[in-house]
Amino acid sequence: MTAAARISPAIEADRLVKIYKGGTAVDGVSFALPAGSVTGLLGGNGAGKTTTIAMIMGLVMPTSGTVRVLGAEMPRQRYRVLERMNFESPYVEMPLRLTVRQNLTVFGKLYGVDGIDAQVARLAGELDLVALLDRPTGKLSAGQKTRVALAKALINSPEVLLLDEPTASLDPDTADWIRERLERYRAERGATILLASHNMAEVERLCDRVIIMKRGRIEDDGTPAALLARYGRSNLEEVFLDVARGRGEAAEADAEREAAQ
Ligand SMILES: Nc1ncnc2c1ncn2[C@@H]1O[C@H](COP(=O)(O)OP(=O)(O)OP(=O)(O)O)[C@@H](O)[C@H]1O
Repeated sequence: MTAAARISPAIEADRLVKIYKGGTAVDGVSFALPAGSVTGLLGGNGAGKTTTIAMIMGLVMPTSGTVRVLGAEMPRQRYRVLERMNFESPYVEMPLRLTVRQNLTVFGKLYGVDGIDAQVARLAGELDLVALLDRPTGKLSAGQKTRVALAKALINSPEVLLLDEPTASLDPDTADWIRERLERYRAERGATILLASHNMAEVERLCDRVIIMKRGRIEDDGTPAALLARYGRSNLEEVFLDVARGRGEAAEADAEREAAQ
């Protein structure tokens, strides 16, 4: 690997815009995520998180701006990097009639995984899916489907992992265990993770950096500690409410005043 490749960001969005017929979903978003970092993407319903992730994956074409993953411009150059990235979203259904094993095997083939059977068996063991492997995916509970979706996301041991609400519909115990699994994956693989979540405790636990979106724009961006300090809050839930209710500008003005003193 060249020095340039090592220092270039794993994910880079530059003035990314997506306009749908109904309006602007993403309105000029820029960020650069270093390799090995874990970033939380926060924002209220409709803020543009899923659309941003879909553009990073190359599933949605930006109206303007660019997004690069591991140096490849998405979606134009996606075939250069698709085998090195993966994603999980509760909104993407797998073929429901296929068994869990069949689904994971199909995705393993799509992502060019070697030794698929062994990889499926390993992930099933780690994600408590052994008893579900030969059941049709459509007959699983929401929480079980979420675990299968995570196994799908990890099938190719991706360097870049995009997660859209990875613990949605999980009970607190299972959600906690999935977070532990993600922490271990990050440590073992050195993966770059971007995680959209409405669970602030999850974001505080997993993320080095938090990007808060509002109406398609980045409203704030910083480490969890820096955000807590900026808003004078003790947890991210309160920061989120401040931003959602428009107290972000006041905090910004305070920070600017403090910096000027
Ligand atoms: N395929 C689409 N066609 C038209 N509009 C869309 C489409 N997908 C999303 N939108 C709109 O774009 C905006 C941003 O949606 P998006 O799903 O990115 O938000 P989000 O932050 O992920 O929200 P949530 O927290 O509810 O999942 C919303 O106003 C939504 O209605």
